[in-house]
Amino acid sequence: MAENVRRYGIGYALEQKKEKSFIRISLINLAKEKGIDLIKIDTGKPLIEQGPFDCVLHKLYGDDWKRQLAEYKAKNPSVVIIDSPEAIERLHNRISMLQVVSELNIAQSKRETFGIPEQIVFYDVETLRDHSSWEGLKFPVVAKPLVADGSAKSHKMSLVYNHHGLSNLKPPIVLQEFVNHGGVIFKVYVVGEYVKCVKRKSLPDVSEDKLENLGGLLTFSQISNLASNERIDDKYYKKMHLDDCEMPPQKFITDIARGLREAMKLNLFNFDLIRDTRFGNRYLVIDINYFPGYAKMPSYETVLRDFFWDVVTKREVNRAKNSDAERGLDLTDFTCSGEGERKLMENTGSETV
Ligand SMILES: O=P(O)(O)O[C@@H]1[C@@H](OP(=O)(O)O)[C@H](OP(=O)(O)O)[C@H](O)[C@H](OP(=O)(O)O)[C@H]1OP(=O)(O)O
Ligand SMILES: Nc1ncnc2c1ncn2[C@@H]1O[C@H](COP(=O)(O)OP(=O)(O)O)[C@@H](O)[C@H]1O
Ligand SMILES: [Mg+2]
Ligand SMILES: [Mg+2]
Repeated sequence: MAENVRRYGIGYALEQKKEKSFIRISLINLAKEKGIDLIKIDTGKPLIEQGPFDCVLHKLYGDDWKRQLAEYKAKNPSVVIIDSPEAIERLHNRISMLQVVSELNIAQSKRETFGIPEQIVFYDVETLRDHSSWEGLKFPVVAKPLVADGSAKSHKMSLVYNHHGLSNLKPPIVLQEFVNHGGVIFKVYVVGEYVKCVKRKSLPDVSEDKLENLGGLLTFSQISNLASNERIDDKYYKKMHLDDCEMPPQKFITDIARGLREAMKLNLFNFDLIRDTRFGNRYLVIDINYFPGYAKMPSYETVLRDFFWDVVTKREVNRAKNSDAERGLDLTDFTCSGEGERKLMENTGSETV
């Protein structure tokens, strides 16, 4: 009987802009067909008074929101919070964000290798002005605000050609070696187990001989989101031919994505990857974003619908396991498959679904 079919509720708490781009009617309807209701959380009211939810999906920050999630989890221990604020916070700092890449324990193949660009963080103007502190730095560099909190300011970057450009920068700032990469970045979207790599345009290469004649710096913001006919600067920008650019091998990408997912305990993120033109098979992770613009990913609705299904049904299995365990039954034959085993984390319970 239709009325007896179990329905699942996923509460979402997103900024208005995010809600508009992500919670599309096509996604709502596809989830609904599968028995999953996407329910808007009223952030004007206490979370604890809302629901019940099988899962809470969120991209909101601040101590009050963190406290509300913890309170909700304490009262509803079986709810799945996607993802834990503590795990997300690592991505709000451009140093801790990339540290995780260096710590990945993946057997690197002989063909393709990966890492991060050289970078130095400056916390104050005095150190930035002190020539000895950036002596080893090779220009050009990309100056990135240390904080990556989603504000417009946190996306404001500068391509700095020489030391004259440094005087305009405001710490705390990360100076990262600019690596020529053929003007194309690879954006790797991760949704739980699912991994999808797409190509986007990026900054054009900078040649050594031109470096001398260029001004101090060039500022830009969210270059990969510019429409293909937009130009950051007519003088430097050439139209990129994304179709001509070869994709990195899928297995290589998937291995990095899975490694990052495990290490960060996050389910929803993407990372920006560039291919160093000096080597051709050397890749660098330059940015990791929590809950990115999935609506730009092909077939995002089905991918997300399937992910939601995995989350809520594995939660069902887990709940059954827990209540059977409470009754003292033997559960050895009733387990989720490998990846499906959820590892409960401390506090608000970040889970690898
Ligand atoms: O808005 P969109 O769809 O361009 O998505 C942004 C992402 O674009 P991408 O999917 O990587 O092309 C964007 O990625 P980039 O940092 O531009 O690489 C961020 O994830 C951004 O979130 P935040 O401002 O850092 O909190 C994302 O913004 P929010 O949608 O979370 O506001
Ligand atoms: N080390 C780098 N070398 C070359 N290009 C870079 C480097 N870092 C960033 N970029 C370019 O600048 C863009 C924005 O930098 P990113 O770190 O991704 O910031 P955001 O969080 O605003 O997306 C990238 O998409 C890429 O085009
Ligand atoms: Mg980026
Ligand atoms: Mg980013």
